[in-house]
Amino acid sequence: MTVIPHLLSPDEMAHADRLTVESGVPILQLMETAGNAVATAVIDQFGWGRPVSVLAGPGNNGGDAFVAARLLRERGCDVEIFAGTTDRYTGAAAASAQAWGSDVRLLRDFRTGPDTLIVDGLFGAGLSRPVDGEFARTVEIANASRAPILAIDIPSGIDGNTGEIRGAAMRAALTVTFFRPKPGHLLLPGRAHCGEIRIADIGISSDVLARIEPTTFANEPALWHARLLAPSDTHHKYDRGHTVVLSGGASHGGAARLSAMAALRGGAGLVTVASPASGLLVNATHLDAIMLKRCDEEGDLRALAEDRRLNAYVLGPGFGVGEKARASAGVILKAGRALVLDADGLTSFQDVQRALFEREGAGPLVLTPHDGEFARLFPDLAGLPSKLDRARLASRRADAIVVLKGGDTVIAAPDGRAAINENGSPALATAGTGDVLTGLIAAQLANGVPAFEAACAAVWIHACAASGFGTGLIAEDLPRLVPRVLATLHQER
Ligand SMILES: NC(=O)C1=CN([C@@H]2O[C@H](COP(=O)(O)OP(=O)(O)OC[C@H]3O[C@@H](n4cnc5c(N)ncnc54)[C@H](O)[C@@H]3O)[C@@H](O)[C@H]2O)[C@H](O)CC1
Ligand SMILES: [K+]
Repeated sequence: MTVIPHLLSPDEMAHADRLTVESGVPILQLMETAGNAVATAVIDQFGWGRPVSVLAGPGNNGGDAFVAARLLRERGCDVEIFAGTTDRYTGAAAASAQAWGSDVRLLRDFRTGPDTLIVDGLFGAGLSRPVDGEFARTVEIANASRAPILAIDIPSGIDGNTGEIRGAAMRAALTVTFFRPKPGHLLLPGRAHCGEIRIADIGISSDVLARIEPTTFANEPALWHARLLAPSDTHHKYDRGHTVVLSGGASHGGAARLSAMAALRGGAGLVTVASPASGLLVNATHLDAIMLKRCDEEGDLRALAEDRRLNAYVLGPGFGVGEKARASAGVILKAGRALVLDADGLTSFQDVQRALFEREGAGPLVLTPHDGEFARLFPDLAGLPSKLDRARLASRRADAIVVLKGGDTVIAAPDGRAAINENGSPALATAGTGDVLTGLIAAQLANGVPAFEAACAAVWIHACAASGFGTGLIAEDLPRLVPRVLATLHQER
């Protein structure tokens, strides 16, 4: 059975917690199971040999820390626990603190060295303001010690909703979280502070998800795999759809060619580059399996857009900024065709966003901005602290799928769904990889995959193709790495 890769906001996690308690599981049992998962991870990962310093904050994350400390001591570890000067535990955390039953040292006395293992139970889902004072000092000492840090639930100081650092944040080697990951585990910089992430089952039934109805997901194949067009013996190329990429002039066709090649390798049955007369010769020299069509006037494009055999269009890479791009996008959208708008195509609407957002025609639209392009199109949203909010609000406003790119690309749909990509590769930080992504999205659209799933699949495939590479991988290399990724995906069906 496919497990949907849900992510839960801290509020949704608290809801899951409440529903579980209402169903008869005591909160103390949840805390005991959480603390046990932490103690088990300490021993699995780091063995018995190291002294363990457990840091307990004022809430239930601290409660988990007390349970873990007690269970580690019972299993023969050398454990000390440190807590704040003013901490007054309540509820399950008070019971767990009491069950520890030994000395509690003060955080202000916390010192450590690289041979210790630090268990970070300062703050979890309840972080409500920036970490400061003695807590910030504790974080700084822990990070500077070079001792490995195991974070309970999330590294203290990372916001579970946004992945932001609030004040100061632990840099963990391992994070043990409960039931489902949170957006802050996948969004940067949070992701970089988590180290390896383990998800522990603490006895919350997945049945609660039907009540919570989460709309945020990790961008994993389970989210879209079933929607992909599977290879079939009976398919001919027309069943796989036809992608059209609009090219710039003679010296600006490279980006469109990268996109076109990615569309073909990404599984479109046919791909055409629509080129102005000035670009025909250069494009013809570089293209073989990809067809070429002259497209100078708006009338040429209208004829293309009205041809129902052509399924998905790419406009933007190397196209040039201005009226021609706006008019071309208008023609494609008015004809109800699927469009991926990128680069110059996005920038062309920077002073006339409404012309794009309040468009005629109901064809699917996918916008693929990086942060700079996003700020030009959505200046009032660009400063919002949450990348999920930025992408979601923009998607709703534009009534389009928004792919907000970066090391933690977020894909958002107007119906509120959003996916955070988690297989991003630093190898993609090089010129032209965005053009390749537009082609991969258009290939999925041409295959008939719904726009949100098409964008999610393409983002994942793009990153997977680059995995294992570092600097030196260039955009031209990427399309030929895609078929292997597709083969693996289809084998897993
Ligand atoms: N959700 C579950 O099923 C379970 C979660 N567990 C663990 O509980 C924490 C969440 O607990 P909560 O008490 O809500 O939050 P915290 O422990 O993170 O801390 C809240 C506490 O801290 C104060 N506070 C917040 N920010 C600051 C700050 N910057 N400086 C000082 N003080 C701050 C706030 O006022 C509260 O008093 C979850 O992460 C899990 O680890 C359960 O153990 C099991 C079930
Ligand atoms: K923590």
